[in-house]
Amino acid sequence: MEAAIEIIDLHKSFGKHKVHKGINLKIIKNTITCIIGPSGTGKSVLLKQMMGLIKPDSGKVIVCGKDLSTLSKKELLEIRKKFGMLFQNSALFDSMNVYENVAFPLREHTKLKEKEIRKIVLEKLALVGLKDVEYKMPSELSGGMRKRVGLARAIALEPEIILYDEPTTGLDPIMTDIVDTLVYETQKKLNVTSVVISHDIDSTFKIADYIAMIYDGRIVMYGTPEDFKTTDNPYVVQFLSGSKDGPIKIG
Ligand SMILES: Nc1ncnc2c1ncn2[C@@H]1O[C@H](COP(=O)(O)OP(=O)(O)OP(=O)(O)O)[C@@H](O)[C@H]1O
Repeated sequence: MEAAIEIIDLHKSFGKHKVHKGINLKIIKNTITCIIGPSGTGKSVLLKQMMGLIKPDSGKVIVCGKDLSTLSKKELLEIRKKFGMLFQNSALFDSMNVYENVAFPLREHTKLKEKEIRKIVLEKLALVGLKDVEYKMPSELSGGMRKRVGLARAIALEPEIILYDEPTTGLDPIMTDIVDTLVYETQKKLNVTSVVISHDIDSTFKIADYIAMIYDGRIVMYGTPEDFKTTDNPYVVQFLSGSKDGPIKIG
C-alpha cells in the first residue's frame, strides 16, 4: 500500500526533554489514521513535523515521496499546500466573517477572481453541511459549527492530506458524533489521506482505518481497530481501559 507520509527513525527533543525517540510510521494513502496516546507524548509535535512546521533533530519525514529535509523553502511551501489542517480550537479569525475565513487561503495562495472564490467558498461550506451562514461572525456560531467552518477553510485549497488535531475535544457526545461523521464523510467524498489525533477512543474506533499509539517517544502499536480491540499489548490494554495500573507512567 502506498504511503502518503513516511516517518523514519524520527528524533525530537526540546532542551533535555526527549519527545520523540525513534518514531517509525507509515500513513497509508487515502485512509484515516488515528494517532492516540497519553497527554504530552508528542502527538501534536508529530503532526507539525509531518507538515515541516517543526524540524526533527534526526530522522526523516517523507511526504508524497519527497524528503522534507532536502527541500528548499519554496519547495516546502509548495508541499504545505498539499495539507489542510484543522486545529484544536478551529483557529478561526474572529474579526472575519465565515465567508472571509474560508476565502482566506484562496486569497493568500491563488490569484482567483472574486466570482471563482465565491463559488469555492459556498461549495466547501455546503460540503461540510453549512448553508446561509456566510455573513455570520465566528462568535455567533456553536463549537460544532466553528469546526465545520474550520474544516471548510482547511479544504478550500483541495488538499491531498488533512490533519486534524483533536477535532472532538470539548464537544458534547452528539456534536462529537456529528464531527466524527464529518471527518469520515469528508474522507470518503474527497478521497484524501486523513490523520487524526484523538483522545476519544469511541471516535477512533468509529472512524479509523489504522491506529497508531504513541508512548515514551515511540509507536508502541500500529494496526486496525480490530487489532487494537483484540491485542494483549500491555500499553494498549492499559490505555484503552483507562487504568492507572500498568506500564504507562503518568506525570
Ligand atoms: N515549541 C515547543 N517548545 C518546547 N516544548 C514543546 C514545544 N512544543 C511541544 N513541546 C513539548 O513537547 C511535549 C509534547 O507536546 P505535544 O503537544 O505534542 O503533546 P500531545 O501528545 O499532543 O499532548 P496532548 O494530548 O495533551 O495535546 C510536551 O511536553 C510539550 O510541552
